[in-house]
Amino acid sequence: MENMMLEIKNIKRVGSDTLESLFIEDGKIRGWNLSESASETIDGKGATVAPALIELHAHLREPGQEQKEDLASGLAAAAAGGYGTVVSMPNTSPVVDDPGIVTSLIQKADRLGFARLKPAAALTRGQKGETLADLAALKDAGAAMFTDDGRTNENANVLRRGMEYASGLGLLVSVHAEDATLRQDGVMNEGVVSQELGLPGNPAAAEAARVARDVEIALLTGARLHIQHLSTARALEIVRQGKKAGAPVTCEVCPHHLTLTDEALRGFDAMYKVAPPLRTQQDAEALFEGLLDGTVDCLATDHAPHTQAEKEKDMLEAPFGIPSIEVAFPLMYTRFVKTGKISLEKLLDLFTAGCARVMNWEVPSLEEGAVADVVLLDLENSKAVDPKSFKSKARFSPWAGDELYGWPVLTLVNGRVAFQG
Ligand SMILES: NC(=O)N[C@@H](CC(=O)O)C(=O)O
Ligand SMILES: [Zn+2]
Ligand SMILES: [Zn+2]
Repeated sequence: MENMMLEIKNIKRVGSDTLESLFIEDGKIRGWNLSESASETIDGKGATVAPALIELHAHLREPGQEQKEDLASGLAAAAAGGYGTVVSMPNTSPVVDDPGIVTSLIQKADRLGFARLKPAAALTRGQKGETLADLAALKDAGAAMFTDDGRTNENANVLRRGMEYASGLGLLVSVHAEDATLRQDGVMNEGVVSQELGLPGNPAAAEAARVARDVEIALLTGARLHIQHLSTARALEIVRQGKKAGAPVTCEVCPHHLTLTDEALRGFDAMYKVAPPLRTQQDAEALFEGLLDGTVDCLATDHAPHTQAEKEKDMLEAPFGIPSIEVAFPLMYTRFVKTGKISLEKLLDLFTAGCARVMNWEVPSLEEGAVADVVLLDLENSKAVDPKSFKSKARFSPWAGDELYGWPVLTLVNGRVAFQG
């Protein structure tokens, strides 16, 4: 039989300057610096190697909103962003509340050969927040988690029962934690800037109040709860206290909430309109502290593509969402590792092992026998963000033109090339 050994040569492990060779066979890591001969060799040209990134929160829009994104464009974009695994959100059209949709998404993604897809399914039928979906059947079809993201869970008892049911199945519930009755029709953070601009504000308290309620439900039930796209200092503090009290909660933070503030809205550009909204500098700094002290478990992008025409509408009309899956790692690396605020090891943990721990998945590694989900990162050369070159259909970006380091140059999924830059 033909020897299908892949060698990736001239690569560096994190924290080392030595050029080494990684050998991959049958989708698994075979070992380092072996004397065996490979059937295929890729020259890593001094790039740094890490386990492929894991995305717990992306909107891929299939089925039904393929004008914004589809599996092919979204998973190709993810692979270009260095991701080997993506959890897709179920707020599609129809909503992913039916096992048949989960199955067909997974089958389609497998055929594409980009990042691996782990679909999230809706917690409630039609994401209406009233009746639980058939969580057991959804899990059997391959659902990775349950969430009504895109909507908020207004009925606390429905959330409680859903968390209990999901916990019995060994899966977590993930929540978009904002109190809809406090959020009202706010299109940006409520504060000095919203007042100056005369735009309806969404107060930090909408998030903090909902996070407090949901942490209590986690304490009550002992069921795993994951809080999505945390954006405020107050909500983060509530999670910190909840964890101390033993609540089985985890949380994610998004690159846009760490690198942008409500000041960005001064140009009335709805590209910056996102839910939860961009907050204050103080909030962004508190979230960053949360990354350092472990209150924040992982980074997730909440990649939320819309058409350019939709995002060019005015602040009141445009849909919420910022696409970022292709720039998340370079953005975080350049802003926070290059400036010495966080170590590369810690940042990578937040993009990989931290996500796996949230999901109770095997922690990714580059040791013999591990699944060969691998990314090569160019930490030496910078490149400007060029949305026209995005694989995502959302070819615009708040970071367009920014010179960033840390671009992925190769992503392997199950030992196969999913992206090569
Ligand atoms: N985050 C957003 O602003 N938008 C998301 C929905 C969501 O994540 O709640 C979307 O689906 O576009
Ligand atoms: Zn959300
Ligand atoms: Zn989302």
